[in-house]
Amino acid sequence: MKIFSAQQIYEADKSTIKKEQITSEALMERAASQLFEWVHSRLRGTQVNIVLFCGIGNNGGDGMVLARMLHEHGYSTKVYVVNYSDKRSEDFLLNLNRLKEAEVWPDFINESIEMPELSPNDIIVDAIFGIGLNRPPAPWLGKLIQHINASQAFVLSVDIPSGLPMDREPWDPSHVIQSSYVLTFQVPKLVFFLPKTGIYVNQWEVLDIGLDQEYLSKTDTDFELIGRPEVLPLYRPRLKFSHKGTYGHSLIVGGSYGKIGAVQLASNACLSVGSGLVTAYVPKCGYHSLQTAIPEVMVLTDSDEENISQIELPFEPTVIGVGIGIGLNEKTASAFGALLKSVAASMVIDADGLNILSQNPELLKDVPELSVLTPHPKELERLIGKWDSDFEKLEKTKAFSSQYNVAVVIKGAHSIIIYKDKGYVNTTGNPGMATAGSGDVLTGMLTGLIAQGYPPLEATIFGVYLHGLAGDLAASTLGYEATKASKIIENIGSAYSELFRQPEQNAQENN
Ligand SMILES: NC(=O)C1=CN([C@@H]2O[C@H](COP(=O)(O)OP(=O)(O)OC[C@H]3O[C@@H](n4cnc5c(N)ncnc54)[C@H](O)[C@@H]3O)[C@@H](O)[C@H]2O)[C@@H](O)CC1
Ligand SMILES: [K+]
Repeated sequence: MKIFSAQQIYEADKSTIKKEQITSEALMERAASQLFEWVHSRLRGTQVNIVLFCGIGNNGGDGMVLARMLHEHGYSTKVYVVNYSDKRSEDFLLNLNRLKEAEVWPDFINESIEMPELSPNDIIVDAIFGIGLNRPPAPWLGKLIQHINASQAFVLSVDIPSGLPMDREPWDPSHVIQSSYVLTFQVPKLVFFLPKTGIYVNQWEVLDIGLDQEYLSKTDTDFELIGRPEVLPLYRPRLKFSHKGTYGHSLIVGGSYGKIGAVQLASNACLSVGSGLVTAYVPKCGYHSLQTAIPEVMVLTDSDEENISQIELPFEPTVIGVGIGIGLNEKTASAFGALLKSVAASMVIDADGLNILSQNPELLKDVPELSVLTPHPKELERLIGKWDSDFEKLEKTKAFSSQYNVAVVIKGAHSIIIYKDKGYVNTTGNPGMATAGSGDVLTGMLTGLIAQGYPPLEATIFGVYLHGLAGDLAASTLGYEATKASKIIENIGSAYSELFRQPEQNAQENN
């Protein structure tokens, strides 16, 4: 699913209005009826207090229409107009009048008014600001937002949590609505998925308000949300008349004394995702444990007992996964540098492989094109330098990716894959996967997918999604705390099956 910018959403609105020859207030009515249907189908007339805070722009206009519809269906509503400007939008004004005609009299809140009383049992509708927020909310608005956040009530945000800008981090982190649920119009918003801005969104759902499909499908976006519909077409079925050679020979290079387990996890994941053959290259000390733990994996050893010191390969691997548990020993760094020079195949580079690159940036030019780098935030910072915001981080990673023609997986709650100018935001995974070795599993999976002939970028999108899905399946029986890396591997097979499971009817995609 494409992730559009605010500008593009306004364009889509305009194009819909023009093509369908409808008025903007008819589009607002359509959007708000979707909101109403959502609320009504859940509450079914239950008598709870619904408190609506509406701004004076079109987000507030949506709130006004919703208030009218709720009132007409017998719900108990209290409407506040948050009067932060006298530049009221036309559609807001129109719907304010319609609300009054329906004999609902809103209270106006401004700087000099006391904060309204709220109860934890209320349902609060947050329609103060939408995607039009373009400067810091005034201090009194900030206070109102803090007051709403402190109420412990369920907060339903219209389109986006009020106070959250679309293209930057908030000016003051406490001046943003903490939403229980966001009903967002037509398309998901990038800020729902970034670490510093996604924290305001507990759950979200897209409401289809029928914006111009032609515009939406023709327009390129900088980001895409990766769910099952995006991943399924990437799947490469196994052929009946195939053999292990069809699915590639992966090489996993890594490990040092005390860190052989990382190679074990990566090799096992690589096999479990479907690589035809897997060879692990480790220091001598890893030989017995690896041979014992995974009989399917072949093992080559370095001449050094504890560290990798010189990589000599008696075969040509299809792809190399390198860096896990490798350490920062000088001999290892030069062996890694020599490996980069001698191999043309794509690589998946992780952990200390990445740290060696940041310590020796001259090696970056030798990284084979279309390789995949999988840094966690600290490793990324060492590669691209510090960033001021999540947005700058994305821009810097895009520049890095273009410069070296590599895909970069920014690992996190929503891992984002950057390739050149485009970002792919993953939707699977859970906090249980924040555990030792989970990155080693990802490295093995990506390596194993490339081995099978998935082009590296597709392997990365597919693999990051499948890794998260395997983690979700593991957590569904074990819970977050007991989910560990080896359990993610055990669920790779079920994750493949899950991909092909028929979705339940009307299933909604939530975060
Ligand atoms: N036709 C459309 O454009 C549709 C728009 N819809 C709603 O319209 C929203 C966008 O509406 P608007 O563009 O009116 O913007 P908002 O309702 O988000 O904000 C209202 C206005 O406040 C001003 N403003 C921004 N930051 C401010 C600040 N810190 N303090 C004071 N004033 C500030 C801006 O001039 C902005 O236009 C969407 O989020 C969505 O809820 C929906 O009704 C669907 C259709
Ligand atoms: K809002």
